Amino acid sequence: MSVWLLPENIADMLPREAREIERLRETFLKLTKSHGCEMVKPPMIEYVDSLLTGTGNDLDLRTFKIVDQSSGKMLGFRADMTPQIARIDAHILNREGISRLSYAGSLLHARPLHPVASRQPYVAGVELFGSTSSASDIEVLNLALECLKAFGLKDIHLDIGHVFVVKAIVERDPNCEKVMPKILYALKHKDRSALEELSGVIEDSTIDALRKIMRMFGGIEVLDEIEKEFSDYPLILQTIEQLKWIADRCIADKLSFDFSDVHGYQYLTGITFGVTIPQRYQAVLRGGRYDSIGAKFGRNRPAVGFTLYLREIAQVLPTKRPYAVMAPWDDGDKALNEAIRKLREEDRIVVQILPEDRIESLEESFRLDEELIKEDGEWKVVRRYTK
Ligand SMILES: N[C@@H](Cc1c[nH]c[nH+]1)C(=O)O
Repeated sequence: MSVWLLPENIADMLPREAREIERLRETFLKLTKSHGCEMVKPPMIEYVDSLLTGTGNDLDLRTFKIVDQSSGKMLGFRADMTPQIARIDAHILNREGISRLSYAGSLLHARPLHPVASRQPYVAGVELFGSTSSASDIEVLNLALECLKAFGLKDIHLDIGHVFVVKAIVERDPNCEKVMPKILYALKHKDRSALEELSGVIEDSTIDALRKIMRMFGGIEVLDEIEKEFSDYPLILQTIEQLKWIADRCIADKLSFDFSDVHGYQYLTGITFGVTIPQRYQAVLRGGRYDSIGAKFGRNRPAVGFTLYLREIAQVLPTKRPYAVMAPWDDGDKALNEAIRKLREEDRIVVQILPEDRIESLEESFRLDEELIKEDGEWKVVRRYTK
């Protein structure tokens, strides 16, 4: 085996990708800071027990685990930052009232999210703790969408779900509890036969109601249809009303609803949302409400948040080479060096050309439209190419 080979689904971030990721990260940090979010940086590695507190099997299977040589305890690499941020809110900050925390960094996945996904996703997100209100849901949801818009994504299609719709149905049938993973599998894959196989285990009326939920997805009109169909389920009516309120205020270009798929990890307990770009397997945005992790950490803190998958976003944005000014190299020319310093101070990129530089290679990375030349004894930036 060649020594420079990397493991499957692990790749370097080369200049184009690294540049795009940094641009997205900067845009994200600036925008979320302006909304009052404070950044935190949890560690890459933690005890598995705390890393997986309140989460489900899905995250467990995705977590790389190793034994800590100094304590003998099991450590895990973070496969998701949301539970870490919940731990920080619950135990380290210990604040009253609301906290808005932002984060950005790499994750490690033992199994990729889909066959061609990187096992080292780069994510950025926000988690808001301390409010159960729909106002906090819409604040977080619209901030996520604003980030996508600021990145340059167009025609953003948001998918909304809510855990309470299925919950209201299965709560009426005590037999559901023991086959919940099967029910969730059937719903997630819209697999009618997997649902029908549960006949005899759960009530036929439950199967019928779940089958309806599986079929009822689409635009905003779905909310009215569900309201009519499930008029004797107070929890569903209340949830739909709340979602209509959110839909009225949501800044997505297109909205759709699907209550059979809970987009994301199993800790979600309320509204769920996601944005998937057509032809991409994986969501570029996932989020929702998760009110129970805090309680499992010993402090009952309601929470809602979102995670952006920056590598997937960078892949769909057009590549833009940055502009750069070409300049000669002359150690002794004070005026030249001063002119270069000034340009760099103005955030311009200036590349001083060394004898070994190849302009064709440089042009793969930069748009070298301008150069610094001496005219009438003064260093000036002029266009390199005349149209
Ligand atoms: N961290 C979750 C999304 C999320 C953030 N907050 C709540 N949910 C994910 O990556 O799927």
